[in-house]
Amino acid sequence: MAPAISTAALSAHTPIVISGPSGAGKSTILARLFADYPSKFGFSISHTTRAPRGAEQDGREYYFVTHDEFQKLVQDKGFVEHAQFGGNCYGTSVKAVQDIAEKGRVCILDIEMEGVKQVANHPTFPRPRFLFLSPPSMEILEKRLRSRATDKEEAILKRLNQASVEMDFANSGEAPHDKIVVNDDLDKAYEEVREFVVGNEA
Ligand SMILES: Nc1ncnc2c1ncn2[C@@H]1O[C@H](COP(=O)(O)OP(=O)(O)OP(=O)(O)O)[C@@H](O)[C@H]1O
Repeated sequence: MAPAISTAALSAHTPIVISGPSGAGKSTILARLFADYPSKFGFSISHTTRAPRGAEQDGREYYFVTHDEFQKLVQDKGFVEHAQFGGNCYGTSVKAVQDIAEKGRVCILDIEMEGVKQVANHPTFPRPRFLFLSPPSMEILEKRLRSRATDKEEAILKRLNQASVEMDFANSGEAPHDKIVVNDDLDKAYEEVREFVVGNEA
């Protein structure tokens, strides 16, 4: 059975989905937003079928569940989005997003393209607001990925390939984005994101 959704909190604190190619600047801009508004936002806790590592605790870093428990939630439409990486399943539950709204915070979902499609097509979850962060060009994206220096050549090429798929989707007219911000000048892009996310609030 699909989880009961309490729409009151979710509509008072509408979640924001931020997506965009790897290297577009999502982490950079979100870090700035959280520093400027330390108590306005929250991140939902995801479910995973992978085993806890080190000091990770159930309900803190993740909800650690079995494959069966995960599948049951999938069937019940209990996830706003879910995916598989490296043999493990990961998902954002409806309840985890709702928990953030019930704390009076706006849930920020930083998710990739397939997840965006799932959230937009969920049968019962109220529509969040969708923001797409775009690099100014593929050439500049490549430069930024290289100067970030966190990835090996093969990973950079993979990210660039995926970036062009994401850009095509964003420009396709099928994407749910309410706003596309081009991250050319960081201060300007931040201001546009800030305005979309918090409006004219001080
Ligand atoms: N406007 C900008 N001008 C120049 N460099 C930028 C700008 N915005 C971000 N960067 C740099 O680009 C790199 C990629 O940014 P960031 O790591 O925030 O991307 P991301 O979208 O969060 O990527 P991922 O999805 O892989 O986590 C970083 O080194 C960051 O400092």
